[in-house]
Amino acid sequence: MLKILRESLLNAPIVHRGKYHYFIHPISDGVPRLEPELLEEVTEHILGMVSRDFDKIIAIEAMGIPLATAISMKTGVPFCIIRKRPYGLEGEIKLSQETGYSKGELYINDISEGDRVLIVDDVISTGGTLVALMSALKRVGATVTDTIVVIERGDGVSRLKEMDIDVKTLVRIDVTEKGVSIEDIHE
Ligand SMILES: O=P(O)(O)OC[C@H]1O[C@H](OP(=O)(O)OP(=O)(O)O)[C@H](O)[C@@H]1O
Ligand code: HPA
Repeated sequence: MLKILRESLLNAPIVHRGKYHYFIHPISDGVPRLEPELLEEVTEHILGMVSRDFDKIIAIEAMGIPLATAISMKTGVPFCIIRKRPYGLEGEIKLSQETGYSKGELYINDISEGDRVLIVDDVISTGGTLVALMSALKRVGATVTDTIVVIERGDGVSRLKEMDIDVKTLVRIDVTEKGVSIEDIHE
């Protein structure tokens, strides 16, 4: 199970972003190229882990997009992208994103009260991105049916758990300057 994901993570190069050891992987960066077999393995696995009770998929720009596209095509459910630039539409919500290596703004459009949303993203690390998104969705009145993230590193999942938010992940890794090691992988 998740054989291609496992192998590809073990081969991921590491670069420094300040003090942060950043792994580079097809799912999280589109570099090296994302092979359809890996995308298929990951999205099929995701669909086995989530409830099918959602009417919108939410992807965070940029690397939530290929995952959301594949899930959308398999389920027939539309997806919205949380963008890094504003459109100035009525009702647009701005939130501040902070990761282990960057700070910026994210903009939510077309999510309304009563929506049942599946959140999908490539990586959770500090959890900063999802903490900001979750509180915005709560304000809107949307219901999150599941939050699924492919790759987990750092303490973001426990940080969200302390806030009573459950995040499912396919694989937990540790990253050092020597490379990626697998701590846990979903069967
Ligand atoms: O748990 P956190 O510390 O918040 O980090 C996770 C976020 O970092 C990455 O996004 P990034 O802003 O690098 O965007 P990208 O998808 O364009 O690479 C990733 O896609 C998550 O959204
Ligand atoms: O180390 C990383 N690599 C790729 N994407 C990421 N998003 C948060 N951390 C990382």
